[in-house]
Amino acid sequence: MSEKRSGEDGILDLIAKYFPNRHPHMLLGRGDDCALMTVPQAAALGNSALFAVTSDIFAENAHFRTSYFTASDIGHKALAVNISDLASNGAKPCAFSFNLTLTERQDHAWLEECFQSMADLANRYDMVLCGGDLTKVPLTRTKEKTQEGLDPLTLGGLNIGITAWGTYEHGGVPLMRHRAYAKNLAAEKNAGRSVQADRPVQAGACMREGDILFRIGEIGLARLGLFLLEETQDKAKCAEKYPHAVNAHLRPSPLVREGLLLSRFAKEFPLFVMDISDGLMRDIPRLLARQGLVFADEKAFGADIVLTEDTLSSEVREYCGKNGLDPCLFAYKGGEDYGLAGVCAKEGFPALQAFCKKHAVEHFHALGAVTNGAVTFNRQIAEEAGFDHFQ
Ligand SMILES: Nc1ncnc2c1ncn2[C@@H]1O[C@H](COP(=O)(O)OP(=O)(O)OP(=O)(O)O)[C@@H](O)[C@H]1O
Ligand SMILES: Cc1ncc(C[n+]2csc(CCOP(=O)(O)O)c2C)c(N)n1
Ligand SMILES: [Mg+2]
Repeated sequence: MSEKRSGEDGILDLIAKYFPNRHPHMLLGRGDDCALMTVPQAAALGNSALFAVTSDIFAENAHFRTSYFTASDIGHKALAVNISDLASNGAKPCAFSFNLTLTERQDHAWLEECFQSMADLANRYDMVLCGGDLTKVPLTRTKEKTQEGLDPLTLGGLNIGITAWGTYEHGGVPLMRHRAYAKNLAAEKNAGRSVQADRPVQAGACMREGDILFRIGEIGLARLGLFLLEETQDKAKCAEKYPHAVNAHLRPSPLVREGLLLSRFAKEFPLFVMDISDGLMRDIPRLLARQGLVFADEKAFGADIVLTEDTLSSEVREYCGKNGLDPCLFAYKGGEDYGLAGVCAKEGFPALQAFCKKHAVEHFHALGAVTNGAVTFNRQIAEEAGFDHFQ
């Protein structure tokens, strides 16, 4: 890598400098929604010997505020964002561990409420809690209110770090963001490592110009929820007029069923899929990157993205209409949508549309075609890069 990248990418580059991203038991390493691990001598078991692994942090004042998230909302969303990464890999959620950094503000009743909703979500997917760690940190105290006018005691604080595991159903294939997997297999083989290339995964598949981008799920709703809640700090008041937006922000529903369906479809036509966590504006270029960490030298694909108002939720349209905002741009920036974005070969796209219709997949929409140029949005080249914690 010649140039130092900034923001989150720069930190990931530094991690790559110190930690190798290959191992005989790792079929797909860092750089995707999940890593794919396998157990030794398990080739005969095929995909059932694969595990998807993913981690996400959920931190106070970066991801949520206790002023408008209840303990129940926090427990739900901390796990939901992890399950979303499994869903985007076509994996069936299986287990999780969670590391909890508490402050003096979470009492016994608070913990009960948080654990109840996390357990409800875990039970929905038959996930077992297989470990974790607990600690408590003192709150950072300031003399004055924060810039946003918040209580001086709210700085620092509560943090939930979750790692989740998923497995692959019989006949389902892991859904990757890009052709990294195929290339990693080739690289491992060239390096003389033992890899099981005969597995029914998407080895050899690669994205091409003319392939079709699609999304599943609402976009922009969670961002609207964030805007409203940040402005008023009042959940009940926001929910009166914008109930779906508030719910999308506080209690997202990971698209597990949809991910499993896509993983079945991918047996016929290769698909490249990721979850939309930072918003389409940020995440589409990631989906189109010809692999981040291992083969960073390759030029990314582009795409001509077209979003039309009729595919957006009425709450986003109403809010943007009232506030003089372009609803399509608002939804394209999004953030914390936790829908799925994918790429399908052009010749497979009609079959994908029919498949999603047959299985009553809601909010399935084509987004445009993959190109060898830049990423354009409604005919314009994006001026911003989208959400990044570090920029
Ligand atoms: N501290 C870290 N150590 C090792 N790998 C990391 C670390 N942070 C991120 N990564 C890896 O970098 C890749 C990109 O991270 P990122 O958080 O953007 O992915 P993600 O989990 O899909 O994002 P999101 O949480 O928004 O869904 C992932 O493969 C992730 O495992
Ligand atoms: C207080 C507060 N400030 C900002 C945001 C917005 N935000 C936080 S994380 C994220 C993207 C996904 O996270 P990650 O990339 O960590 O998975 C976005 C859009 C928020 N929710 N709350
Ligand atoms: Mg993800």
